Amino acid sequence: MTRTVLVTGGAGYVGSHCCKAFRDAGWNVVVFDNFSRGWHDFVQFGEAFEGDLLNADDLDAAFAKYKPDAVAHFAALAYVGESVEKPGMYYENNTMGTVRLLDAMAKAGVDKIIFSSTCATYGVPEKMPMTEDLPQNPINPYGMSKLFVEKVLDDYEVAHGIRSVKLRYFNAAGASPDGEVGERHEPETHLIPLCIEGVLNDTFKLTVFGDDFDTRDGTCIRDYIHVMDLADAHLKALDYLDKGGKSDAFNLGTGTGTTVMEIVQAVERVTGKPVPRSIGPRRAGDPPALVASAEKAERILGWKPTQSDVNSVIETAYAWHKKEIARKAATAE
Ligand SMILES: NC(=O)c1ccc[n+]([C@@H]2O[C@H](COP(=O)([O-])OP(=O)(O)OC[C@H]3O[C@@H](n4cnc5c(N)ncnc54)[C@H](O)[C@@H]3O)[C@@H](O)[C@H]2O)c1
Ligand SMILES: O=c1ccn([C@@H]2O[C@H](COP(=O)(O)OP(=O)(O)O[C@H]3O[C@H](CO)[C@H](O)[C@H](O)[C@H]3O)[C@@H](O)[C@H]2O)c(=O)[nH]1
Repeated sequence: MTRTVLVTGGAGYVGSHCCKAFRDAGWNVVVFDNFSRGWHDFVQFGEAFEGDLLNADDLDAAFAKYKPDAVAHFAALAYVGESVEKPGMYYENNTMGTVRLLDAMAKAGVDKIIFSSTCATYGVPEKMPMTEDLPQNPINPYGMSKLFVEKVLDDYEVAHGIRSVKLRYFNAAGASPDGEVGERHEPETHLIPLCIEGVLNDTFKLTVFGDDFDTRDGTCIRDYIHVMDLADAHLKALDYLDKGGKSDAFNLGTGTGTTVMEIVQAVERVTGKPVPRSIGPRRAGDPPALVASAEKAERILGWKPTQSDVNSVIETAYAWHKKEIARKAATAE
């Protein structure tokens, strides 16, 4: 019997790639999205239900209509800087929105959820690579809004028997290799698409946020994980919950850190073109280094990244961004 997964935020970047993986694995996919930051053309792998997490009637209607077996919950606002300026918007949308979602799940008797958490819940980590048992002390409202959800999920398990897998992504990057979906954020703030913008757009220059960190070349270290590897982890997490696995949290990263300058150089190598840049001040709230230990996800979920070498990430992202330029030119005509 075909089973249904309700994917909140499935019209966004990570959610759309996961919908593709769910569909390919035989799930019936329903995207629940308010399209505030999502894209109609990203809904290719299942039906769309336009609704808002903050609207209980929308949620009840979606659960009544599709009777999902599980929920994959990506819908959120995800700009760290914006969260500092508008914390209320983040706690309302991300935390209260998830409370509404969980209430609707409890009402509908749906008892499995995969949640998009983030390495931002750790704040500045005490040690590297980062294991799941490190203290979680977020340094911005975005990270805190997600940490609250992790706690709320545990309370809903006690009260309503909803089991959850919290997936703490490190830096999602890359695009579907067949070019069906890719990274589209407006505005774009992430490093790899901005390096590619520098390659493709004569008028754009990247600002490197600080070169005086205590790292091998002075720029920040991050753990870039291919979005298709993230999608695979979601499939494995669904399977894990389906088989009765207990609620748990997993870091999703590669275990390898890459500096900002190493990314810039890799983009230049892959594209054969220079990335115009200047060195600017540090960005507020940027920890010097964030690198996952991916050991637990491998041990318990059987997940191992296979597409996350920096070249594969950049090649797929570059192919997608070239296609995006053609799309934008066509819509501007
Ligand atoms: N991109 C990353 O590197 C990264 C890293 C860690 C965690 N995450 C988390 O992964 C998830 C997806 O991130 P993304 O980069 O794909 O973001 P995105 O902005 O591309 O997608 C988010 C989607 O959620 C939808 N949405 C937001 N609020 C909603 C609401 N109230 N009701 C219904 N739909 C709503 C938006 O319209 C959008 O389609 C987020 O929860 C984010 O916090 C992302
Ligand atoms: O124009 C830019 C953009 C980024 N960077 C640097 O590049 C690295 C990566 O920055 P991104 O903005 O691409 O990613 P973040 O590490 O800030 O953010 C990611 O991790 C966060 C948790 O820390 C959130 O989860 C967020 O959603 C996710 O994209 C950082 O050192 C940043 O300072 C620059 O130098 N210049």
